[in-house]
This record gives sequence, structure tokens and C-alpha cells, in this order.
Amino acid sequence: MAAGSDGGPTDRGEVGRHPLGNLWRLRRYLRPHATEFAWLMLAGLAATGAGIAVPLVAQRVVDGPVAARELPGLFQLGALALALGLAEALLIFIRRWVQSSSSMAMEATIRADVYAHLQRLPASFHDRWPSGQLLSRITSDLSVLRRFLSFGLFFLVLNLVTYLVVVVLLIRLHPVLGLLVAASAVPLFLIARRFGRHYHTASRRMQDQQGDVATLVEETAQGLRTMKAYGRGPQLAARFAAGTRALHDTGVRKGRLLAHTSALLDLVPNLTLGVVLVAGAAAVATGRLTIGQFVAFVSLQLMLIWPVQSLGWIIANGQEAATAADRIQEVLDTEPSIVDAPGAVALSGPAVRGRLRFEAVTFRYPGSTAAVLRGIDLTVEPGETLAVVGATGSGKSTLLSLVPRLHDVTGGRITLDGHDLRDLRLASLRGLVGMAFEEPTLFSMSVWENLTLSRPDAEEDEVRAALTLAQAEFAYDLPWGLRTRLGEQGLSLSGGQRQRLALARAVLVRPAVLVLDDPLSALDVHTEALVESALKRVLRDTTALLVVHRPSTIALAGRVALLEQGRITAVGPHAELLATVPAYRAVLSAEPAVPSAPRAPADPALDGAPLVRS
Ligand SMILES: Nc1ncnc2c1ncn2[C@@H]1O[C@H](COP(=O)(O)OP(=O)(O)OP(=O)(O)O)[C@@H](O)[C@H]1O
Repeated sequence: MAAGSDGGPTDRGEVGRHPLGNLWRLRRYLRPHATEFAWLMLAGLAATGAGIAVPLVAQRVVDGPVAARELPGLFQLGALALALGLAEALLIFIRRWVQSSSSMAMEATIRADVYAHLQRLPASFHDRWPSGQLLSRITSDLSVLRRFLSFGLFFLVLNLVTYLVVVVLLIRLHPVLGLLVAASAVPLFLIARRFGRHYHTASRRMQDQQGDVATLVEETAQGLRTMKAYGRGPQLAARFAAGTRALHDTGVRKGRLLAHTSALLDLVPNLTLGVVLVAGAAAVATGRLTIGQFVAFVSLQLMLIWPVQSLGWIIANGQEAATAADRIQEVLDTEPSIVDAPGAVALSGPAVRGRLRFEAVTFRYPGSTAAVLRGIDLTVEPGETLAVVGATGSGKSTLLSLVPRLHDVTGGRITLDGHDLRDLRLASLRGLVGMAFEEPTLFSMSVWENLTLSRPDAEEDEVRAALTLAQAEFAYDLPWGLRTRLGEQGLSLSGGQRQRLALARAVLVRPAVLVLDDPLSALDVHTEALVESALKRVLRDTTALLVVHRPSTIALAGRVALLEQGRITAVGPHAELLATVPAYRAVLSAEPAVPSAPRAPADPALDGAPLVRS
């Protein structure tokens, strides 16, 4: 089942045309373990063979030494039965031993692949997929798959072989009764097929609902403060209760479906056994069957009870695995849209001048009809700092996110030193662009690891310089200095501290282009002034695009671009815009907003010159 066209999860409960198709596609993960599986199957079949041989030995015992009252023969056959029992136990042990290691290895490989794929997928994919859905796919769905690959699939093959071998032996012992047992496979098949159909739909619903519940838990954990502040605990609890109730109801429906089917599956072999007991006893009485053969027949038939009884569980496991495979393939089938183009080139650090140019850039979010950015023409010269100012929702963050290709333009192009960004190797581009967001993300790792995410090879003195620049030396005073582990999302730090660490991380890249999305918003006036004065030094050597709101930070920029409803309406030095553009004044002050008449973006060469109105 493919992912939605806009990269979102597909409709709930939708069942693919080939329910087992996606499960079959995962066979490539079995291949590296083919030898282990062959041994596994061999050990399983040998153990079953030993088990099947026991009733045949019993037949010899009854018809031979027991009938003839011959003690030495009885001991020999008894010893053979014991040896078969021991061999069966040993083989089962070997099978279980191999089984656990290969299935765990397969699960780990699939999990690593899904995780790597998630990393390749663009920001727009993650905007659309609830994180709980991804979490449940990479955890519980993979466990379901492992259970199937290690147990369900194995027992499906083993039980099928056992069934066929035993039925052949039964037919040889007594053709009529043997065929009767063989015929019982028909109702079994019909029951199993009906169960499989219904169970597939129910298990898809349940696995999706598990994802929904995981999303709710994650949202609650993240929004705990907001929830408590607004006293919204009961509402969220009610939402959660509704989610878990839905999950419970689907679970109960699934359980009942399985119970109902298991009862039917139990009934068939027991009914057949009843018929065999009566008919077999009659055959013994009329001399058409020896007592030994009768004992062997019944013992062998009893060996079919477990394979038939476990059929319901195996089908359930198989359907859950098919659903899990569908859900995992939905992620794996989503093509990463932002990738290296064929022939993409890498730009290396010192040769890069850092001339950034937006040419008639248009951008529309996937699934949305309205463009967020329209006809953006803007040039940021090497070493220049350009501030982007605009009302909330005007598209500032979106504009900045296009530079490291978190999203790709939907019209026009952006160039760096004349190269279309889409013709550059992604790793090279992202190595040249340092970025800090207003909402800085710090990971559950040490401060050092968080800082060097942008440059794993950074030296200690470089990290120190970046921390000094970002006024983040407080990191040295944490309990274990830079080795201190931060809590989830760095929650143990204040907003301003997190922003400063994120800023240090961005400048550590020694970026050719620095993109800062309002990174000083959480700082107090005093710290902001210190960071600004330090930033000034960094900005001298790099091309920078800043989203800023405060006039003090705007002073860092040589020019300012005013963004209004996705369009650049004015470009020029701050003082001039302030003097000549009412809309600009309105954005920076409490004046009522007056949309400006469109203005041609000024040529950077005209910096300081009067603005040109179009
Ligand atoms: N992931 C997204 N998917 C769809 N629309 C989005 C997405 N992110 C932002 N938008 C929309 O794009 C528009 C511009 O958003 P953007 O965040 O770029 O504005 P902004 O100028 O940075 O706002 P602010 O100053 O409040 O941060 C808004 O209308 C917003 O609803």
C-alpha cells in the first residue's frame, strides 16, 4: 500500500489489493539468514519426524512384544521410543536457539532501514505524519513482524508438513479413515479463509489506533506545561480515554473473532476423532485393523490436534504481520523528494564566496493550494547580512527553510555562487549553511554532542569559541560541564539557554551562509546585547539571512527585506525603510498595518541609495 500522494498516512482501515504483497516484499531481509533458516527448518522437521515415529513404534510394541508377551523386544522398542523422545527434545532446543538470534537480527536490520529512510524524507513528510504513527511502526509493528518471521512462518511450514505427512501415514494405515481425516481439511480451509479476511481489517484498525494512542501520549508529554497551565487535564484525559476505548473495543473484537474461529477449528479435528474412534473400534472388532494399528492411528491423529488448533493463532499472527508490513512499506515506499540530483556537485568551504540569490521564487506547501511565497527576487552578496522582517505568518521562516533545502522551491530557483541549490550535493550544501531556529531542538545527549552535531570533528577550542560567541559559557558550569546530558529536548535548560546553545551549534559550522530564524527572541535585553555584539564579528565573514523582530537586532543587518503576504515589498537599509515605508514602521511598532504598494527589490549595489518604487 503506497503512502498518500502528499506523503501522509493512507486512509484508515483501507486494505491493499494483495494483503500479503507487502509481507512478500520483505523477503529480502530473510535472504541473509537463509542458511540459519534452512537449519532451523531441518531441526524442526527432524524433531517432528522423531515425534511422528513414536506412534509407529507404539504400533510395533502393541502388535509385537505386547501381543506375544515378549519382554526383551519390549525393552528394545522402549529404548528406541526413549531415544526418539530425547532427539526430539534436543532438536527443539537447537531450533529455539537459532530462531531467536536470526529473528532479532532481522528486526534490527529492518528497524535500521526504516530509521535511515525517515531521515532521508523531507520536512514536509514529517509535517504530515503524526510522530506516534511513526513510533508505533518502528516499534510494535516491527515486533509483530519478528514474531511472524521467527514463529508464525516457521510453524506454518512445519504444521503444514506435519499435516501432510501424518495424513499420508493415516491413509496407509487405513485408507477410508485416512481419507476421512484428509477431507476434514476442507472445512478447516474455509474457516481459515473467512477468519483471515476479517482479521486483516481488524488488525489494520488496531495497529492504526495504537499509533493514534502513541501520538496522544507524545503530545501530552510534550504539552504537559500548557495542559496544566490551562487546567485542561480532564479534557485531554477524556480524549485519551476515547482513544484507548477505541483500541480496547477493536482488541476485544479481534479477541472474539479469534476465540470464535479457534472453537470452530477445535471442533473439526475432535469430531473427526470421534468418528475415527467409533469406526476404528468397529474395524478392530471385524479384524480389518490390528489393535497396534488402531493405537498408532489414534496417536497419529492426536498429533494433528495441535497443528489445527494453532492454525487460528498462526493466521492471526500472519494477518498482523501483513498489516505491519503494509504500514512499514507505506513509510519505505514514500520516495524522498529532496535528494541529490544526478551529477550534483559538491562545493568546498574556502572556494565558496556565499552569494545567495532568490530568482522569482515561489513556494507552496504540499497539499495546499495557496502559495506562501510568491515571486521572491532577492540577492544577498557575499559577507552581507540581510534581515527579513514581516508580520507573523508572512512567510519568513518558510523563506529561510528553503536555503538548506528543508523544502524545495515550487517555482523559480535559489542559487549559491551561481549554482542552483538543487544541483549541489545535499551534504555539501548543509555543510555550508549554519541554521538556528526560534524553537531550538536539543537532543537527549550531552551538551558536547548537541553542539558538535553540526561538525563532529570540531576541536575543543572551536567549541569554546562558539560558546563564547553565543554567550553560552554557562554550559561549563553545568554539573558535568559539556558532558552533562540534557533532558528530552533540553527541557532542563531555560528557553534562552537553549537558544544560545543552538546558536553556538550554528556558528560552529563556520558557515558560508548563516540562516538565523529569530534566534535571540528568548534572551533578556542584556544577554541579547552581548550575543549581538559577538554575532557582529561572525557576520563579518559570512553571508547571513536573519529573521528578526527587534530593532536592536535589525541593526546587525546592512539591509532589510520587508515580506508581506509572501511577497518582498521593500528592500533597503533599516533607517530608510523606517522613514519611507509605513508598512515597515507598522511591523516594527504598534502603528496600524498599512499594506505597501509593491516595490521593486533594491539592487544591493544601491545600498544606501534612495529606494526605487516600482
Ligand atoms: N508545514 C506547513 N504546512 C503548511 N502550511 C504551513 C506550514 N508551515 C507554515 N505554513 C503556513 O505558511 C505561512 C507562513 O508561515 P511561516 O512560518 O513561514 O510564517 P512566519 O512569517 O515565519 O511567521 P512567524 O513570524 O509567526 O514565525 C503561514 O500561513 C502558515 O500557516
